[in-house]
Amino acid sequence: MSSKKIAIIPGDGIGPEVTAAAREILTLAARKAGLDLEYATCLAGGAAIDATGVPLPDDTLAAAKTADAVLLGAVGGPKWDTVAPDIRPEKAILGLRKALGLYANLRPVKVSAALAAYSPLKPEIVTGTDILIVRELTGGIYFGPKCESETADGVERAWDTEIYSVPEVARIVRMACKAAKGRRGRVTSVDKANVLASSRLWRRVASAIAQEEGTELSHMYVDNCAMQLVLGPKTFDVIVTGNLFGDILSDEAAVVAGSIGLLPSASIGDGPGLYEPIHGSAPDIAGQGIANPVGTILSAAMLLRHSLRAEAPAAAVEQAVDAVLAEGYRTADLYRPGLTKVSTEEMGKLIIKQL
Ligand SMILES: NC(=O)C1=CN([C@@H]2O[C@H](COP(=O)(O)OP(=O)(O)OC[C@H]3O[C@@H](n4cnc5c(N)ncnc54)[C@H](O)[C@@H]3O)[C@@H](O)[C@H]2O)C=CC1
Ligand SMILES: CC(C)CC(=O)C(=O)O
Ligand SMILES: [Mg+2]
Repeated sequence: MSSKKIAIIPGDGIGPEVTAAAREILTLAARKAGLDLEYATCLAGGAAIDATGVPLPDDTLAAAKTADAVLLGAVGGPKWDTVAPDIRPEKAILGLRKALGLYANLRPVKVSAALAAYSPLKPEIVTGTDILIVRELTGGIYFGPKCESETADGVERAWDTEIYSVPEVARIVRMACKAAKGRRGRVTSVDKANVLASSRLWRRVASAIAQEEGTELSHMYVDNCAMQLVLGPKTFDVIVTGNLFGDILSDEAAVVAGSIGLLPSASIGDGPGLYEPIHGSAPDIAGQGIANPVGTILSAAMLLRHSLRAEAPAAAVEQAVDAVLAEGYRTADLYRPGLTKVSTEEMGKLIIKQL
């Protein structure tokens, strides 16, 4: 059996609950593929601030850099909302993304037949939705120069800056085009080129790269995209967009699928990949054992596929999730009378049994 190193970062809020469920499934699925996983459990976010004073301790970063892959829950919460901006828990995520060169965030949104009725949209609108959101992850306004507070013309103000360079746009659009080739072949590039200079550069570079790749590309303004995702989610194949727009549109698309608790993500780039659900630490439900672990479990499946090159176990995990949902088991976020309500832990065990 060959051995792989996984850095596991539970984080805050529901993070420890959902990563515990996913870890068991990851271990079992990997073993079936002849892989023995060696875990290093690391602190990040609010838990790290409490223990060490900083959100991303050096030993966490070192463990992530030397791992074959990283599995993360979520960070943040009201307890740390008043800490200095440069040590906020969310800095841990941004720091990991930057330090590991994770410039691409893949967020698949699929609506399984079993869950079409759970979308707030009509089943006929959502059934068959299969979107891959490719979000740029290490540039844009999250990483541009910023000012927390200054005085200008006698009033206090703050500012952030959106910057995109040609190579940053080229590599993410190229990745989206390559991903589209294994799918329905269509890429929608989302921007705000009617207002933003950075978006006009984005649009120009996206067109050139799509032409080089021979990929069908269309452009859409982000405000229209927000509307079209609700009106006709089935019309999208691959969406490629910047950091801020991708963050917002993927939470919107998550609701199309029924619950934000269902959706996984893979952050990939130059080094080890990082896998995390798209949701946050959900402080409102933390510690109650009711969080939906499926987004993290499907993130573990993406880890198997992208970082460990173990396609069969990745697909087995996805099928096990579908089967358990089809049998009517639901965590509280998706529960309706007539179905079987289960806890986070029970959902994990059911998926293990199915595997
Ligand atoms: N990657 C990360 O670590 C992220 C961290 N955050 C942080 O998380 C904290 C809370 O942020 P919010 O804006 O409230 O977003 P959130 O995603 O944590 O929660 C939004 C809503 O969705 C629900 N929800 C989220 N995940 C769920 C799950 N697995 N099962 C069932 N329900 C779920 C929550 O209960 C809440 O009602 C903040 O400190 C924020 O900065 C937010 C997004 C990403
Ligand atoms: C830094 C994170 C809190 C941003 C976010 O919401 C996300 O990546 O989904
Ligand atoms: Mg987000």
